[in-house]
Amino acid sequence: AGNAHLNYLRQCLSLAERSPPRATNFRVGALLVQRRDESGHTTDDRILSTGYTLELPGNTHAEQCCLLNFAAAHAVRDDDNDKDDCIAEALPSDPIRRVLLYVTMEPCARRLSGQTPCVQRILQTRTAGRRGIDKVYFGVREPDTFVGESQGCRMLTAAGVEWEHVAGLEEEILAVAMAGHDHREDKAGKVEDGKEGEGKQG
Ligand SMILES: Nc1nc(=O)c(N)c(NC[C@H](O)[C@H](O)[C@H](O)COP(=O)(O)O)[nH]1
Ligand SMILES: [Zn+2]
Repeated sequence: AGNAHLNYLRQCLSLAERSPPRATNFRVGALLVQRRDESGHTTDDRILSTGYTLELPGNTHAEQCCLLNFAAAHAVRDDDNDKDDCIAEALPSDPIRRVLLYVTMEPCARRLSGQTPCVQRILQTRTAGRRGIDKVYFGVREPDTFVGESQGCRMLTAAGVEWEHVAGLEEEILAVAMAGHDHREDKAGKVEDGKEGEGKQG
């Protein structure tokens, strides 16, 4: 089952590469999968939706876009025009199939912009008696760039949502996630083997 998880994270990574680089967030990719059972048989998995950071208008996260794309594709009533609330109704709630979220980076528990964090959006899928998202697989914990020590996993556990860090793609995921970040200050700050100021390129 291990490489099935890695394959899905590789797909998430290519989604993340579509995200426009910004210094103010991470480039992340997300995939919603429905699986008959957790015993690792992925033969009849169904890909329910995909998403990447800033795919949809506004300051949107990959997981947020993935869920909103699914709701839009299932023409969920948007009479209260806040699709987030009725995503749960759109997601399949099949007793013998689990809904899994694959995402390159740990879902956020806090956002500097103050928007609804993705952990909340995941929990919102598990309301109104719906199964919602059963488990989250991610490739890296959220770095401390914006919010310090990440709380996503702790909040998922507290809410009874399973999660698993899938190792193996950390470097690639972080390189894509932080492509828009200004790396000069750490070069200027860092004294590389005795050399002051500008670090060497590469
Ligand atoms: N899992 C995840 N998926 C994303 O698509 C994304 N952009 C982040 N990023 C987490 C980071 O903590 C927030 O991007 C900053 O806290 C800035 O907050 P905004 O994004 O402006 O709301 N994390
Ligand atoms: Zn988020």
